[in-house]
Amino acid sequence: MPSKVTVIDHPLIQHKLTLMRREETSTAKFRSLLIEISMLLAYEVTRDLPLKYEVIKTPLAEMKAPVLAPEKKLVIVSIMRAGQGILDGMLQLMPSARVGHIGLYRDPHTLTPVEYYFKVPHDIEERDMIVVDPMVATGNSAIAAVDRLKETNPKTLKLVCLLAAPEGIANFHAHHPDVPIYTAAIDDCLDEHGYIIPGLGDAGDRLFGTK
Ligand SMILES: O=P(O)(O)OC[C@H]1O[C@H](OP(=O)(O)OP(=O)(O)O)[C@H](O)[C@@H]1O
Ligand SMILES: O=c1cc[nH]c(=O)[nH]1
Repeated sequence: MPSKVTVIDHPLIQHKLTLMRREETSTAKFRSLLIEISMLLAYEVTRDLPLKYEVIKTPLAEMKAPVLAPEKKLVIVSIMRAGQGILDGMLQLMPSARVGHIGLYRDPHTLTPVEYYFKVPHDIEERDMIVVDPMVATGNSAIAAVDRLKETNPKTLKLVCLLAAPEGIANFHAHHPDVPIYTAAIDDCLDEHGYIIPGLGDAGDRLFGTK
């Protein structure tokens, strides 16, 4: 299956992303911008959800009206910690979505992910899955998350991030060529510590004010 990367270059997303990148942006502002961008990302990533038609009554007439077709709600899986920011935004748009969590942190020396938590809803086989993490740097965290999540056999699987490095995209698609990536931007490269350049710094620290 061909690997696919979609850069969602909507002007509102690009403007808000620039505000997030600025080093002087406060934790509160960073948080609210991530929620706003995530709603816009959710709009794009769900564009191909199938619809079916139901007969409803408006105050004036009967009509066949479109509703989402899948029987089971889709599931959004947050790669903690920083995925929580995207999750919060997406849930504002899709309040009935089911939610899974995978806890991963990057060992700062080896840059390999360490799993500390895993919980997803039942019936994953019948659900579309969107995995969210603002940053795909080396791609190792996203690969590890999708490795684990594929064990649950979701109906479909998409990865949504804010920023991706070219190295991370290549690494991810070498492992998971069937999983499309949606991102707001593809940056230049990684630095020697595995940070995205120019990037926005450490997404988790900026989101939670831990530095
Ligand atoms: O593509 P990679 O090289 O794996 O890096 C990306 C990961 O790094 C960040 O998380 P981090 O490990 O800093 O944990 P945190 O979200 O708890 O801060 C980010 O949110 C990704 O999960
Ligand atoms: O630039 C980066 C790379 C990994 N994780 C982050 O939060 N930022």
